[in-house]
Amino acid sequence: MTEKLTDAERDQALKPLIDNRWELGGDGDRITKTFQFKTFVDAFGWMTRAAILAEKANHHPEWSNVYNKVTVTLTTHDAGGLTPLDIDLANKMDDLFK
Ligand SMILES: C[C@H](O)[C@H](O)[C@H]1CNC2=NC(N)=NC(=O)C2=N1
Repeated sequence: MTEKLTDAERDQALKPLIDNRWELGGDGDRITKTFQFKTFVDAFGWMTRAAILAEKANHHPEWSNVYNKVTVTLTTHDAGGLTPLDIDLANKMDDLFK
């Protein structure tokens, strides 16, 4: 199982993500970001591509979609907090969004 990041590791890994509008939530055990697109089709297309990446990594987002917005929360349920899997998926989602 992937290990939960220590607070220091987490804060280090999160710096660039926080600059990219990810927010630390819960008790520091999850990160959340809302992605805004032009249209619903753009939003859903991005979700489809992100879902394929998530499935490949066997690491899955909590997310919801309203029209052109997708709100994503990442945490590792098995570890009870943030692990490198969340950091990787957040970065991949940001790359897909570019
Ligand atoms: C059995 C299965 O591999 C695990 O339960 C995986 C699947 N996807 C997962 N996704 C997330 N975000 N956290 C997990 O702990 C997790 N566990």
